[in-house]
Amino acid sequence: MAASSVGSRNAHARAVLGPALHDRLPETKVLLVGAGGIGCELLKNIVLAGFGKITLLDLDTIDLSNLNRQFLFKKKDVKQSKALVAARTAAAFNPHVHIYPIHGNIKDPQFDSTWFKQFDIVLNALDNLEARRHVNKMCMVVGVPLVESGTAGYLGQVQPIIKNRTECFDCVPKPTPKTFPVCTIRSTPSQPIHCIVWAKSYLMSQLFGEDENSTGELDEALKQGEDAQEIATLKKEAQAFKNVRAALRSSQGAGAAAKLAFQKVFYSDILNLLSMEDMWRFRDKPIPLDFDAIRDDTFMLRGQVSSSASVTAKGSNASNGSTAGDMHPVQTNGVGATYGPDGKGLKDQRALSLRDSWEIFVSSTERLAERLAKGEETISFDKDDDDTLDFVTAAANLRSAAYGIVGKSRWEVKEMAGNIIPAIATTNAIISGLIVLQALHLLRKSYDDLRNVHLQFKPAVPLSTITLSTPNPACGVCRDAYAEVLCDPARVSLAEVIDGILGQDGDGERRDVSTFEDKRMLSDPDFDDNLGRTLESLSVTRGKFLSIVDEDGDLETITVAIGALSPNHPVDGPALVLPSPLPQPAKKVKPIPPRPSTPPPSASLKRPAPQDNDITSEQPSKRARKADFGDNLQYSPSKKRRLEADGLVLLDALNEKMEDDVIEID
Ligand SMILES: Nc1ncnc2c1ncn2[C@@H]1O[C@H](COP(=O)(O)OP(=O)(O)OP(=O)(O)O)[C@@H](O)[C@H]1O
Ligand SMILES: [Zn+2]
Repeated sequence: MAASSVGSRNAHARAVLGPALHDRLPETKVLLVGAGGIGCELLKNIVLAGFGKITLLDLDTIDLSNLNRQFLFKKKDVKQSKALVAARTAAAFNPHVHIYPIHGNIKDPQFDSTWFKQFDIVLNALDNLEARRHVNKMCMVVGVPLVESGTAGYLGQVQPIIKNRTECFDCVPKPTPKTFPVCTIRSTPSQPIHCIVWAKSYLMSQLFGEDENSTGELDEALKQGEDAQEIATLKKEAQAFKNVRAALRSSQGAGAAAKLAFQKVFYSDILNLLSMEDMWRFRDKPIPLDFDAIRDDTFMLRGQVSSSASVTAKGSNASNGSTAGDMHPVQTNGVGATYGPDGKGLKDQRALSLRDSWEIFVSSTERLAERLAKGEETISFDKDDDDTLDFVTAAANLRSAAYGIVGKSRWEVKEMAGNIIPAIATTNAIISGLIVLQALHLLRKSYDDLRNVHLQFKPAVPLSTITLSTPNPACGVCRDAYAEVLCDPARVSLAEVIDGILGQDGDGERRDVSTFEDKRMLSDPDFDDNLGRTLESLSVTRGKFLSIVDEDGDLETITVAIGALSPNHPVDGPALVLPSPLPQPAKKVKPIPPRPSTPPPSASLKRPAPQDNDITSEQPSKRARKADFGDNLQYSPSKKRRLEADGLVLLDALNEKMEDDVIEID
């Protein structure tokens, strides 16, 4: 009886796939990375298709906003692990499959190359470049086929990837993010987005992010001969922020801290800027905002009192017919601001007056301070976190008001700060179906049938297929020679790994190489301080990659995946197990401009998350290194990195030369 019900359940799939492939599916081991919009659809598809051994991994928990399209989740599941709930729901669709859910980050050390090797195929259903790149690289190390995918609104894309046969995910460079010069963000904003970025990436982290000992960095810079007066100004600024941070974390009440923060950034800082006369010769001067006067509704901003001074674009409240001037004061309820007298309607889309923004600023700062008091150490922007969204909306609008820039509604700020393109369930469903088709071609090894498939916004031709291209000979990822090293990082030095992989004994002449972990340079022919250090002390541990770059540029890079020694490895055995044979890097091909056979993925991949903007696909050059650790005094190195992680390329001054591929927004 069981057998016949299995038979009838699978009859269609068997007829479509053919018995040979169909019979293999129950034993096929699939890794599905991501249980979000695409992941949920895809899990349902592969469970129903009869893939028998599915490992489902996701780092996140379910958010209320996921429920409209991630249909394996219900309201009662909110805050639970996506992987666990999705697996539990989908398991019921087909009793013959085994789903192994993992609540974790695919970049965690235990998911090293040895772990990846167990799979027959990997399916990505991710939303950020960093994780996609990591999985792509792991698949290059172990030679497991990958189906990459993404959606953005009505657009979608599926890309099958086989090492040495097709383009890898990194063969085509991803578009550069929109960038803003630092000074635009810092002192001369001219568009709402500049103020939103300032509030989200700068102010939020100054007040609620990690405490950076920037005075230490400044002292160091002074020692290195930097301009003493500039350092003194920056120190004063750092100290002012320190005072606000301390007030936010003190028991004196967050109201006082909100005022202190307001006065620093919307009053004192603007006054300071105004004192630099030259800055305003060709631009409109900003207006310092007065905390008490706005509260008392006596503040005049460009001829209007604060309760009528609209900071939000007129058209943006067209739906409710009100104007900024007749807005009711904002009520805050401790969860998020409600707008209007009855909280009805599209509250997030209503126009905000200067006074409204003032109130939201105070109330959200108080709510965030309360969270710090309850033990949260740092708080960063999350579009689904009402407190942070309120704070960024209010702070951005206050700054816009000071600079005479039109403000934005909470909804618009959410879209702009969260880089959100609405997710469309149907797009995810179509793409998930196409992923399965490409996965089946891969499993059948019918490589000639593989296609890059694009879902496009053309009603007459919604799908376009592109024959796969061979790897880009200049790709900085899939053209590397890959090797796996199993070791105990606490007992193995960097030099031992380099010499071992290059097949050199420690006494002989070493081929001139530089080594990197990600973008961190660990050694080069003129810098050997780290060679004697253990991998562990250099944080080159399980799951990470060590790149050995030929200094003369003649040979391809060797990328070494660091794995753990097997549990059966004898305790007194060697601490380093090298691959056999050793990797033989090919001669390097002169870089040619990448062919645009595959449209740049992030144009069609799901909402570019902040870290989606890390586009470097070459080995980090010395120039890049200098940029990383350079003497950038406008921003401390750590702050600079954080802003860069948010997709912003920071320039110290307008006249600093931009890379050719940087788009300047101004
Ligand atoms: N490094 C990673 N390891 C494991 N899972 C990841 C990693 N990076 C992203 N993910 C997961 O990939 C999934 C992508 O799904 P999706 O694009 O639908 O995002 P979402 O967060 O569910 O929705 P939205 O971004 O619209 O709120 C998410 O569930 C996310 O947790
Ligand atoms: Zn490649």
